[in-house]
Order: sequence, then structure tokens, then C-alpha cells
Amino acid sequence: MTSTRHDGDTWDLASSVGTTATAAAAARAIATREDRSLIDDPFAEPLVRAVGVDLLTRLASGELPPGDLVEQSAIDVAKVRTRFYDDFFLDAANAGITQAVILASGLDSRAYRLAWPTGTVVYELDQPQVVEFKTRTLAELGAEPTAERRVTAVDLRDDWPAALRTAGFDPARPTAWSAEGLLGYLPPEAQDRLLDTITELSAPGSRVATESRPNPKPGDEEATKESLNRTAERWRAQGFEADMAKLRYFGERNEAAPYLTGLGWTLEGRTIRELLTAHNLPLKDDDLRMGGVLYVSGSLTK
Ligand SMILES: C[S@@+](CC[C@H](N)C(=O)[O-])C[C@H]1O[C@@H](n2cnc3c(N)ncnc32)[C@H](O)[C@@H]1O
Repeated sequence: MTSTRHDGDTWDLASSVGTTATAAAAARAIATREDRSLIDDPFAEPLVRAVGVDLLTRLASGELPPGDLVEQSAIDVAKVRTRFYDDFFLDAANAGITQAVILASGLDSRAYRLAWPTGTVVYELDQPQVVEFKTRTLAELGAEPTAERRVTAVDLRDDWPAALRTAGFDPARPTAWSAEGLLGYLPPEAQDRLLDTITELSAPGSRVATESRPNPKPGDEEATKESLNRTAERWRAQGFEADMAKLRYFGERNEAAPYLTGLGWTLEGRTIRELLTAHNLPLKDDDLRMGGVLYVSGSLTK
């Protein structure tokens, strides 16, 4: 199976990697309906609806039950993953960090729904069509950011720090960074470059949160691809073409957690299985090999 990815490829929210952001938001919409104590994302459903992929709209709105179109484990992961990053940003804000950078923000609505302290600046970075769509749609919905939101349209494989600085980012101030659901969509060397750059732009006391996937054991990736293909097949039967298995970069890469540690970050990690267990949620099936993914966060003490 060949990847559909190439250097410099771009997308909107209904094509290529953009569909992963819309699918993630659809999972948040379903998760919000199931358990508002863990996740309350009122913007997920209207954003998915505005993208206009019929299947994802029907799933996000509840018109179509998730059934085998969205595994319960994916919905539960959406709950605890959202909680993990929400808590990360709120903890950083409570510790006095007033500059946040959400890398690959997709349809994430944290800049509109978290209780950021007055004076917090939130930068959102993603592909041009992604950030423009979200800004326009949320304005049309009458949503107001709860922080000073600054948007930077970039390709995260390129020289994005220049655009971030132009938007007003101050590397002398401690920053809270997130890279949620991003790294697997970057080629291995672009992932290293991104983590290097985050570190270079981080004043002492900065914080970071991301996922660190263990390198695959023999057979792991084939099982993941088969599972993604089964989902793609069910989606195709509902009229939506999305070859998820061709969008990620598979194969060996530097694992994010040890790589960041080597750059001077002090991290704590919890597996998705541990996060689920902490909220009394089982990991029912693990065809996507999510159980071993570490959710890491920590700070730079240099
Ligand atoms: C799985 S989605 C995650 C979105 C969001 N963080 C969330 O959790 O809902 C992956 C996101 O990464 C973004 N992305 C992937 N590669 C990128 C690149 N090279 N430049 C900019 N954005 C990228 C996509 O546009 C998409 O929004």
C-alpha cells in the first residue's frame, strides 16, 4: 500500500490529512454527548457540520449512531485525550504561563472554550485552509475567543517559527506548547526538526505536551493498517472516501519522549490505557495499537 503523502502537500478539512481533523472533531462531538464531565466541546458538532462531509456530520450530530463506524475505544480516547490537553493548558495557565501555542490545531476549540486567565495569548498553527475555515466558521457562529487568539497559517514541515514571530510570539516568555494528534503525520526528520524548534523557542519554565508512540513491533503496523482499512471500507459504504492508512507516515522514527528528554525536557508520561483506567474506561479493542501510546507533558529547566 502506497502513501498518498508527498513533500509540500496541502489540504482542506474535507481532504487528505484535513479529514483526520474533522474525524477527530466528530469523535469529540460524540464524546461530548456521552460524558460532559470529561469533555465539553460545544463547537465540535457545528464545525463538523460546516465542513460538510455528510457521513461525519451525521455521526457528529447523533443522527447516525457510531456503531462500527467509530469504535467505542476511539470515542473514549477522544474523551481522555481532550481532558489531558485541557488540564495541561489550564495547569500551565494557573502556574502563570500566559503564552500558549497549539500546533496542528485542526478543529480544536480550546481558544474558544477554556477559561484562560486575562492576558493569555493563544497561537494556533495549521495549514492555511484549515485555520481560515475555523476562524471564519466560528465567527459566523458568533463564537468569541476566550483568550487573545492569533492564527498562523503554516506548513509545520517548513520554517514556521518566522511566521509565529511575525504573529507576535515572544520566545523570551515561557510558553505552553501542544502537539496533539500531529506527529504521525510528519515524516520522521520533520518530527525531530519540530521538537528541536519547540525547544529552541522555549524560555526556561516552558511546558510541552504531546504523544510518544513506541516504535512498532513486528506485525504491529500491518494490524494498524488493516484496522484503518476496515474503517475506511465501512465509511466508503456510507459514501465517504478517506484512506486513513495512507495518510500517516509509518516505520521507525525517534520516539518523541526520549528525544525531548535528550533536549533537556523533564517529562512525565501516562499510557492511554492508564488515562482511560483513571476515568473508569476500559480499552475494549486495541486494533490501532493505541494502548502503548504515551501522553507526555513536562517542562524545560534549562
Ligand atoms: C489528527 S488531526 C489533529 C487536529 C487537532 N490537534 C485535534 O486533536 O483535533 C492532525 C492535524 O495536523 C495538521 N497537520 C498535519 N501535518 C501538518 C503540516 N505539515 N503542517 C500543518 N498542519 C499539519 C492537520 O492539518 C490536522 O489539523
